[in-house]
Amino acid sequence: VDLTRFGYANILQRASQLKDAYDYVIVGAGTAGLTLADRLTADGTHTVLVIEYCYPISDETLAASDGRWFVDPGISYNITSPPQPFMNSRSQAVIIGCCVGGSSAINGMVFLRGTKSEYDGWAELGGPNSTWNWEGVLPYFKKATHFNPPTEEMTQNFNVTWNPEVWASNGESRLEASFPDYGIPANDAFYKAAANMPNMPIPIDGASGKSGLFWHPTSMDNKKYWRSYSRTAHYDGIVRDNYDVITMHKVKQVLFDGTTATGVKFSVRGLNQTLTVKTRKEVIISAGTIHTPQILQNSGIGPKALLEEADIPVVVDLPGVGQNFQDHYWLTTGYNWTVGTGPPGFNKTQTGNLSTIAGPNLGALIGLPTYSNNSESIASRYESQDPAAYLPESTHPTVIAGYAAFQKLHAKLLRDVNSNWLWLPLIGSPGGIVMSKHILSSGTIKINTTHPDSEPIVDYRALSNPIDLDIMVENILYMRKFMQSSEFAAWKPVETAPGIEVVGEELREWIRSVMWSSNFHPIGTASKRPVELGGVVDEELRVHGTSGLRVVDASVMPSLPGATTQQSVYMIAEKAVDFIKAAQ
Ligand SMILES: Cc1cc2nc3c(=O)[nH]c(=O)nc-3n(C[C@H](O)[C@H](O)[C@H](O)COP(=O)(O)OP(=O)(O)OC[C@H]3O[C@@H](n4cnc5c(N)ncnc54)[C@H](O)[C@@H]3O)c2cc1C
Repeated sequence: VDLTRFGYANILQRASQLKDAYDYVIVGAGTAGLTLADRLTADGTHTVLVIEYCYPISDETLAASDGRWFVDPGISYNITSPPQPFMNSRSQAVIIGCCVGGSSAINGMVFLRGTKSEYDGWAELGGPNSTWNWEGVLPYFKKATHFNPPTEEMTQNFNVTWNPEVWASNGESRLEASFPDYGIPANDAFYKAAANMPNMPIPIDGASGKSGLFWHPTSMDNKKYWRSYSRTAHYDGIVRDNYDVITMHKVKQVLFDGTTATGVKFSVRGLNQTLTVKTRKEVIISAGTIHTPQILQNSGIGPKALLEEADIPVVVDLPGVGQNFQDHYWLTTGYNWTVGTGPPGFNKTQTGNLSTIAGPNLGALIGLPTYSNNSESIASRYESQDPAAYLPESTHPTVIAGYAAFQKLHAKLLRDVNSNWLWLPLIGSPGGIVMSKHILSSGTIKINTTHPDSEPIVDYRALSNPIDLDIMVENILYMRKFMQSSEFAAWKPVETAPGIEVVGEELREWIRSVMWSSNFHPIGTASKRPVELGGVVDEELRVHGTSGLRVVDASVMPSLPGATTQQSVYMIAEKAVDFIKAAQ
């Protein structure tokens, strides 16, 4: 393993090494945090400090993992949700990255965007002047990534197509998005089977905001076949006097003069002494969907009743902080071939190396009307719900109003063929994962009011809206239809989990007993919406009711993109940079 890949830029470990004040103090050296820090220090005019709770990945971990699969168990947090009543009281492990690079350091590297309808939905929830529609986010998706097209062999043998207009291949970013140079030959049959499903759209490139069956890149450096993530793209090899990162320190709260952020209070990880650092311009919280609401609540920004219960003086009563929590639901269906070993593979010699495959690069991401005859009945049942019916009892009226707007949007998306409700990743083996890409149940993240400094209470409230269960049923029924494709007939696939005879209430019970409420894509707890819709940040990601304070990470997404989330986080950070610079 080539260890010179990491540049060992200046990581500080003692508060005494810090300057008294920085122009920007960023909380969290994760996906968004490092992207911001790099961009804000590039022209040398402003100073940035990033404070990170965790540590940089070590040489040993790197060497043991071939530069891609970081296996050190210490690099994720250890949080578990409360038992989920609609998942047969099972708890969910809350897996998020704990290292320099945050979740981008441990993710599956799948590199997807949502559709045009979905980002247009973000704008709709934001109000008439919102710039977060597809046209307003596309330039930042492009800016965030350096795209490497597939090899000629891949394009010829596997129908890999792409649209150069929605990617940038110039030098603006070191975040690499690439295809492997080797395909899984058996995927040829899976591609054909999916392409032959009724109504299946096949866009040239899903990254142009389209649903359907398509190939997509992974966040991988295709020269070294190493993970490309916020650390390699926005930290390694950068040595600038104005860019400091301090690791192993925990931010406890934002400091205010009235409602203006003036700095942060932090401490050495595991110790209780108080350290402070001042900001001249802004504090930017990029601690991720789980910890951003915790830091806001501990700083006196959140639902008044919760803060009072924890004896925290209220700076701004902001009921939406920690509400609107969403993640993707998924489960695995089991299938066996009963004749032979399955599709024999592509009829040409492959020259690539199997180890160059970083993750699934092929899948169907499709709208409910594409895969179910029940989309209209599901949409009309959903839109006729009382918006408060499935929210927690004492939900604030503004948060209910926000859910009503979300409900209206999602009733529309349920009827839209260009909104991804199902993801079927295709990896050359039968059955496998089905994932719901939009979730209608609304979870919460709250500080533990007796121990506000310990991990927050992460409650998915999974399946609390019964429509989510109806949709998962449709997902499984579609997998069954897919596996009946004539492409697979010769190998006689048989469903082993749950088993083809499991239908109706028995199937719903199976879902409750096996489903996971997190695919590690948490979003929404500091949602970008107007304050009267339970929003936490405004259109430029400034925390409502404050000045000098922004949130920039996955928590600002008002609703899930029908995609994995990392690419949207990079886009959000790139777009935020322009807002921050405009305010300078
Ligand atoms: C296991 C896993 C697999 C995934 N797979 C994929 C995938 O294949 N494709 C995809 O697109 N997405 C995937 N994701 C999701 C994607 O990686 C995340 O959506 C994205 O990285 C989140 O970025 P963020 O900036 O919001 O938070 P993070 O990147 O998690 O950054 C938050 C940072 O803040 C730090 N922090 C938190 N609290 C404090 C505090 N009090 N003081 C100081 N620092 C603090 C954390 O340690 C962390 O470094 C996956 C995620 C995980 C965990």
